[in-house]
Amino acid sequence: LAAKSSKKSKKLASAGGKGFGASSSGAALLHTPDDSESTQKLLQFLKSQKAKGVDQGVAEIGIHDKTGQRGLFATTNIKKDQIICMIPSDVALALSDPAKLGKDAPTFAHGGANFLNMYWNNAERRPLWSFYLDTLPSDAKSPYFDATPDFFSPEEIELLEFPRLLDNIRKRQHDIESLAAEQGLDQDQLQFATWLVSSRAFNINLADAQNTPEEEQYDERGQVVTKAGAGLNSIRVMVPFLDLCNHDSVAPNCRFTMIDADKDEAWFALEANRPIPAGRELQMAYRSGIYSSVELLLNYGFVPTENKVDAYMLRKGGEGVIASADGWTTTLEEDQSMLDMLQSKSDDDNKNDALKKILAFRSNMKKAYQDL
Ligand SMILES: C[S@@+](CC[C@H](N)C(=O)[O-])C[C@H]1O[C@@H](n2cnc3c(N)ncnc32)[C@H](O)[C@@H]1O
Repeated sequence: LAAKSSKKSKKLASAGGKGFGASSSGAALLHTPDDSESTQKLLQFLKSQKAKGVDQGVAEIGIHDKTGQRGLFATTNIKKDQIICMIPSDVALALSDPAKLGKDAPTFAHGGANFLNMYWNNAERRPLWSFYLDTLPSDAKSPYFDATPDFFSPEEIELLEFPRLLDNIRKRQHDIESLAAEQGLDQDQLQFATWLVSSRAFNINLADAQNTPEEEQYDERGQVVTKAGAGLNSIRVMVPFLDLCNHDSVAPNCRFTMIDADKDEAWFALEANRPIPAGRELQMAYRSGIYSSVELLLNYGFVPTENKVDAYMLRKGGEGVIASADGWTTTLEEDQSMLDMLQSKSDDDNKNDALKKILAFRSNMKKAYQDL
């Protein structure tokens, strides 16, 4: 992972910084520390590998009391630009051979196949990586699995209506089906691995010295794309601990970065965007915040409550975009009242999860026309 992308060298600021101030909004969120055996093993291993900031000194793994979502939480006041935690690059899983760069992992399905072949189904390597693999959702029953729409039924997919999203869902389903056949992999297992990779791998650009690790390519419409030839200089990696950081589309309080990327001892790190008070959840913007609700639902399986990129995407227009709110079969009010109804029902077996996501997506898009 000897990326050339950063020459930064920063010291880990000491715990207990006094610098947090008025720029942090809202009350600190409550969480319960994650004391599961797999998490404790992960922390022990990371500490033995000299990871910094991963114990209760600065940030800890916890379960959000309201959402039940696992995430990272500040355990002390953190200053603006402080390096919150650092993970040595050699405890990260490369999803392709770094020597070949991105050539053998052009799609998320390829990333998923590599994950299965190189780690999950690899009898030699799996025990070596169990400190991390055991913390991952292992199937669709895991509490931390969040279905992307390729897991929805064909009828549910139709309800999403937005052609650009529908095309991408079908493309992913096709990629998974053909790759499973080509490599003799179990299709359901590959679909799950593809979800794991798309929802938690970081894209590291190895070629361009100026790029941040999360840099992506846009097309002329502002749409995130993998251009022909793009991706050849980047690889996907899964970074233990850092991949537990959740997303915030509006005001992320931290960002993903690399330290000493050109040295033998390179690090993946989280860096504070602003002062963060103790107790607050650490949230970054996935893909540097350039993902619309289309890409967040497609790749991560959730719809953010608010996302300014949606209006940007709709303004740019282009292929696969519904041009106005009139182009949909229902109104914003209809979607919202249905969503309110579903949310007010108790739903212990999550059977309405897909429908809630569909309605949240449709509502986000329609709200975004109002900002054009
Ligand atoms: C990189 S992982 C983050 C860690 C994850 N919470 C876990 O415990 O495995 C990304 C996943 O976290 C969840 N997630 C992250 N940010 C979210 C948000 N703002 N709203 C809802 N779910 C979110 C989604 O399930 C997403 O697929």
